[in-house]
Parts: sequence; C-alpha cells; structure tokens
Amino acid sequence: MTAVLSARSLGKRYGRRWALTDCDLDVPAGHVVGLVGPNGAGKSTLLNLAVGLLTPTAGSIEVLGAPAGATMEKVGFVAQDTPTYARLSVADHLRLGARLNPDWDKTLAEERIGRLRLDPSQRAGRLSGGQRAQLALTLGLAKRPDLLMLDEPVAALDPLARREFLQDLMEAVAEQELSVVLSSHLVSDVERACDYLIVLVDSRVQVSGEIDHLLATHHRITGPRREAKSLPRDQFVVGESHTDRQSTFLIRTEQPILDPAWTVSQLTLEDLVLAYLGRRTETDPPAARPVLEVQR
Ligand SMILES: Nc1ncnc2c1ncn2[C@@H]1O[C@H](COP(=O)(O)OP(=O)(O)OP(=O)(O)O)[C@@H](O)[C@H]1O
Repeated sequence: MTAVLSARSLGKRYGRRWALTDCDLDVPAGHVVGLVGPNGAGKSTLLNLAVGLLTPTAGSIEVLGAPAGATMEKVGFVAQDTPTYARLSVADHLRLGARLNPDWDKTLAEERIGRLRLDPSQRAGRLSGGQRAQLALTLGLAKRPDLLMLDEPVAALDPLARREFLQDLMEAVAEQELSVVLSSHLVSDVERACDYLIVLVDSRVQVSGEIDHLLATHHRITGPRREAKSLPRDQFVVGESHTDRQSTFLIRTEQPILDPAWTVSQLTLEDLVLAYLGRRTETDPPAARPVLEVQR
C-alpha cells in the first residue's frame, strides 16, 4: 500500500493535556478516505499535524513521503469552519491562491466560481456558510494537490447544502487524480462520499479498510445462546448481546459462515461504525462515552 499519510507513535500535547497519544495510522493513496470519530477523538489535531500547522510532541508524521509540512505545495487543506478572509472578496481569494501556489489552476478556479454562481466581487464575510465552504473547496482544488484534506467541511451546512458540497467534491475527485481525507462525525457523509474508512477513537484506529470490503466481511449473526469463545477462530467478535435464550454477535470474518444455527444479516456502515465505537467504550463509565452523530 502506498501511503499518502503515515503516523507513527504520534502524540500532541497542549499544555498538560494530550490531544493525541501514540497514534499509528496509514492513509492509502488513491482513495477518498473517511476519517470518522466522535468529538475529541483527535481528528483535527491529526490533520493539523499533517499540514504542519502543529508540530508533534512525540512520534512522527509523514505526508506524501516527506515530513509533514515539507510538501505543502502538493497538499490542499480545508480546515474546520472553512476559514476565509472575511474582508477579502471571492476574486481576491483567487488572486491570493494564484500568488501562493505554483501549480494554481486559474481556469478550474474561475469555472467553479462561475458554476457555483458566486459573485467574484462579494466579500467572503458576506457569503453563506455553504458558499464559504465551496470557496474554500475551490481554493483547495485549484491548488492541484496530490492530497486534499478536509476537516469536517460540511458540519455547519444544512442537509441539502451538505449533499451538494459532497456531490461536488466527488465530481472534482473523479476529474482530478487525487487522494482525499475527509474528517467527519457524520456516518452518512462518509457513506455518500468515501470509499475507504478509518475509525479513530481516542487516538486509536479501531478499524480501517475499503468500505465495500468492510461491509462484505462484517455480519450480524443471531442464534441460540452461546459464548463468544465458542465461535470459530476466524470470526472476530466486534460486539455481542445476549438474552436468556438468544445471542447476537457482530463479527468480522473473511470466511463463509457455515453454522446453520445462525441467522446472518448484513450491516449498514452506521451499524459497523457504531459497533467499533461501542467496543471501545464498553469498559468506560457512561459519562465518558463518545457521541457519534448519525444524520440522514
Ligand atoms: N488548542 C487546544 N488546547 C487544549 N486542548 C485541545 C486543543 N485542541 C484540541 N484539544 C483537545 O484535544 C482533544 C482532541 O481534539 P480534536 O479537536 O483533535 O478532536 P476532533 O476529533 O477533531 O473533535 P471534533 O469532532 O469535535 O472536531 C480534545 O480532548 C480537545 O479538547
């Protein structure tokens, strides 16, 4: 696997508080990767370390085969809340982009702004949240990056604007050959836009892989009550629940499920993500449970 982003034992401390500890993670090239996790999982910290806006307290992070921050002309970043310069116009933003980025694609930028019907003379501070997000995405794409990272770019948008933004992103990805990391705590956004999933909770990757493969290898099996340890070795138990007579397991396996006692059902991506989050939190006190939003 060629990795566009690799973290090894990565840690970041703010004062006395660790935001990220001992994080190992690889983002494969050529995918639209959904980085999913609850609030406070460390997603923004990881992405800010990846673009060199933060420096690691421990460990290392490489982007496009070089230390983070060293390849910035090849990396596009749309930070959380899609920051733009409120007093600068849309056209000013494009001029700034052209001046700061050697591979700036002027045609792409102007075409997108025209298609989105953004007024070039309008100040960014007067744009709606959705328009600002689109402007930020335009700047990220026109840079012609090899890797585009988006930190919850659609969190503040209404469902329709979110859908349009993600649709637009997918079209742009299909046209340009680039790898994308999209951080989100909305499973539905990931389902819509991504083909690869990384679930991060408290700095740890709980599961990662191509979404189609993950969905094909995870199952819910229900049958007469039995213990997890009685299951075949190739069946990795992600979650389980029991009644007096019945057991339900959420398992991961590459092998067919042959035992006729089980009723087997497929999982949705939401089931899968929630199961991995639940796995991590089983031993935690209820107050510490992370919250994952599932919106449609
Ligand atoms: N500037 C900071 N100073 C102190 N603590 C911080 C700072 N930024 C983040 N943290 C803490 O680090 C942890 C990880 O935060 P981070 O923003 O990376 O998580 P996240 O997964 O992006 O969350 P969200 O989904 O809410 O954006 C949290 O506990 C947070 O409170």
